[in-house]
Amino acid sequence: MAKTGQEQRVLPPHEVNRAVADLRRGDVVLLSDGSHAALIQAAEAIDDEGLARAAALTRARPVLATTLRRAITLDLAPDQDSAGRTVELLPPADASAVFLRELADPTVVREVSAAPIGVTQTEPDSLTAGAIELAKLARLLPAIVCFPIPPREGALIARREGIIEVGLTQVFDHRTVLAKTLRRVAEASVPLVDAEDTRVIAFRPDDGGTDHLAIMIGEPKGPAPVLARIHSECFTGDLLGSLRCDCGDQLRGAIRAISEAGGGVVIYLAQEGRGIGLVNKLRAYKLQDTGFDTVDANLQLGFESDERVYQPAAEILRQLGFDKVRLMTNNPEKVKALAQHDIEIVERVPHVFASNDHNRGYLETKAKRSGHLF
Ligand SMILES: Nc1nc2c(ncn2[C@@H]2O[C@H](COP(=O)(O)OP(=O)(O)OP(=O)(O)O)[C@@H](O)[C@H]2O)c(=O)[nH]1
Ligand SMILES: [Zn+2]
Repeated sequence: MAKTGQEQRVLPPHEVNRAVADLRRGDVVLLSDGSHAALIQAAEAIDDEGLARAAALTRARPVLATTLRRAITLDLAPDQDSAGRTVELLPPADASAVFLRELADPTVVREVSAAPIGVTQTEPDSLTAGAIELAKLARLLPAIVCFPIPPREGALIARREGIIEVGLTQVFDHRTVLAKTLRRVAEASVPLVDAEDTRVIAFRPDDGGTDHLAIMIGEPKGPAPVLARIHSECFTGDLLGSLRCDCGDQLRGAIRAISEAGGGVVIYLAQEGRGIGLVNKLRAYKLQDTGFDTVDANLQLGFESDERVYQPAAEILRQLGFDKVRLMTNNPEKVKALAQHDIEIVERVPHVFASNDHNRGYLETKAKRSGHLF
């Protein structure tokens, strides 16, 4: 479970997507870099039977891969800059599935245990870091139970037991490679109450993973700068009209404003909850109800305050013929991130809506801690 070596075996290209599905189901996956390997399972989905099976297959003692941020939250490491850093926790030898789940999930009450837990910081190219990247791709809590095993033995067991094997390099490259494979798979006219002349265009990566959408209003044409909103999916705000955030207002407000301006595009990105997924966002809401703000709730779960990436948005804009945008946002990080992917932001168009009693604190936190401009 330490450094990487050369990837020696050529693995099929889409194993990451299959590994993600297996982890979400609570199944075992083999993660390997040619020199090191481990059978891994999602901590939040593990049960004692699964734990016993992996222990029997590997004859190893499990370690828990998680983020340094989560270790700090558990008082297992001093407070420090933790962005992107991972650790290995060594739980007691007889740790149960419930014990491991409680280490992973701050929304469940932890059994009081005096058992010592060892902590080792791990390298950015380690299997531990790869396991955490897989957890994030799976929209699971960043906590993975790992059973080290020699790579060759691991490969034999995987073949015999029908376990998916995934390479470390594949995992680290996954987001970038996938964004480049996005292609238009369907489109249709969808007249909207605030913008009758609207088409919805669906983009899919070639591993069959999550689709992103472009909502084209009117007939904007590049190379002139396009009025654009990059909107991250928010089931609760966009669909249910939740008052906890400003997403619903921002989505409908963008559609209205773009229509009134004569045309433009909303890129609707499947990165719910600032990239942590809906289930984790609900966990973050539960923590917020106990007093944490929107940033600290993410950190408690072991995530960064914002886990989004903007390469898919840039790729979709380019495929639609736009490389210059007038971007409707209050978030300077979005402007920076899009520029890093070679989209020119000729103007930031403020996109502010009235607050309510439920989202006032959330918006204040975004201004104070995330640098949003209101
Ligand atoms: N993790 C987490 N995500 C949240 C919370 N409230 C809203 N979100 C998510 O935040 C995202 C909304 O962000 P956006 O409106 O796209 O962008 P922004 O960073 O607020 O910046 P703007 O462009 O100014 O709106 C959606 O994916 C929501 O699901 C929260 O409390 N915790
Ligand atoms: Zn929202």
